[in-house]
Amino acid sequence: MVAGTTSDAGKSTVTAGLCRWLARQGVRVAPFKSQNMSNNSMVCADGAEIGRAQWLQAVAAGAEPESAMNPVLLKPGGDRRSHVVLRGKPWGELLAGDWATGRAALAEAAYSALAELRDRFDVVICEGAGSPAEINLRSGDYVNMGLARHADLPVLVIGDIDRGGVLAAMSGTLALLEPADQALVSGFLVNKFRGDPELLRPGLDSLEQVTGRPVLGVLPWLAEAWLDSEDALAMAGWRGHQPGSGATLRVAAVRFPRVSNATDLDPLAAEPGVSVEVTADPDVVAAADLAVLPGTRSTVDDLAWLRERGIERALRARAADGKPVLGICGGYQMLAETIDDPVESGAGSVPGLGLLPLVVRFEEDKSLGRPSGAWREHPVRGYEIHHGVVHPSGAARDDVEPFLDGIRRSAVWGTIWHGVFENDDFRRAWLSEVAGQAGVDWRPSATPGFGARREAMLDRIADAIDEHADTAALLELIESGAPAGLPWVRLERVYREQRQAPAG
Ligand SMILES: NC(=O)CC[C@H](N)C(=O)O
Repeated sequence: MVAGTTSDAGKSTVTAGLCRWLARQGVRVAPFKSQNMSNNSMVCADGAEIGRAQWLQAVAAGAEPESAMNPVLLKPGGDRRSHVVLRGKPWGELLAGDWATGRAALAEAAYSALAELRDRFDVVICEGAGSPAEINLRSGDYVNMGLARHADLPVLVIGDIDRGGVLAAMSGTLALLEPADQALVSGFLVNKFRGDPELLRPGLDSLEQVTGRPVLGVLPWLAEAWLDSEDALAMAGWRGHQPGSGATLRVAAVRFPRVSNATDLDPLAAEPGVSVEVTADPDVVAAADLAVLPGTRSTVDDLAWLRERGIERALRARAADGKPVLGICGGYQMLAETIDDPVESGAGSVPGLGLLPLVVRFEEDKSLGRPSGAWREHPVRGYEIHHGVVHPSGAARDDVEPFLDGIRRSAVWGTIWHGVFENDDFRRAWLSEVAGQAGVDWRPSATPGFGARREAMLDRIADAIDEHADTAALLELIESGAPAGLPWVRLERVYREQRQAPAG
């Protein structure tokens, strides 16, 4: 199990790297995360919905992504409310306070999914969530030490040295755990290091002395290593945009509070000559060459937010001036004339932006699929994840053109499909078209495609593990589990209080 001192320590990346590193040695390996909280999800071949990070880790492992790899997915729709996906299918809604009753069934599902994977694969790399030292949640935990204890997993604790405090975070994480949990914590891995290794060494020596555990590697800062993140709009990894062969195409993507499938933007940000700014500023939306409304977990609520921010006016002005606007899934729904939503927001019928001749009706049943088609002569594969179904609002009209199961009218484009910009030929052709609509002399350059770049990135992470981690020790942990006799770092009072805490 890969646990971390904090969120964003690099657990997902290291898990993907370990999967790739093992797969390259011919090991049949699968990723696993009991429970992921994210609105970035993906549809597997069997129709199951899982977190995007686990999907990418499966790609790293060369394994077919499946629901067992991420049996519980929580999709936050508000601060205290999450839509729960269990084994790839909608299970219900949970409020923060429902956890105590909801968890037992979810934990059971997670445990049996891991058992299934262990039957079918040589190795399963489990990713924890947040920090294993969230001891207020320990009694109901089935993602971190609760899972490790249940399945007797050796645990590696990863820390992000770029943020500082990594030695304290590592020793403190260990010390807060109760003895039987500590017994599984087998070593540390420093991540995102970009300093002088000689200066770090004495710190690592002290950490090893204090904790009685080895530091199994210091992985370098990898500028281009990013993963389809659990965090919305963390496409920073693709930024630092390269110049293209013509002018720069400036894209403004609206930062919805409940943005979903924000990974749709990654291939745009990676395209040479395209700069993507994620923004809530109407002036930026107005000035961009292309404005994108991405997906959202809460179409009606985020539409209200967009109106409050004054972004509606900017979008209307763009449409009137023939400047390109693209809506994707939830963002596409917003472009309709009316949205009838008794399901997601319960708001009933609300007016949409009215920029496309459509009406949206939310259905109880969730549409999950992996559609494919073409735009002009370019093949496109995508995926869809939505409750809202889009219909034409009146008789057939001749000012609209089909566009990837959606439509285009003049410079306003909308599709219900996610992931379409990963199709290299389509992306370049479509961007050329909207650059023309925006009057920008952007031209595609011949660079490796998005998929090729992603593969290269996964290999680079695996290379870093090969080069900078004690791979013999990692293999030994995988083979034999946590070594016996790991010392207990005592903080006695804490354990007592932790055990008395109410179930979380
Ligand atoms: N992925 C999305 O953007 C979903 C849109 C909307 N929340 C729906 O469920 O229909």
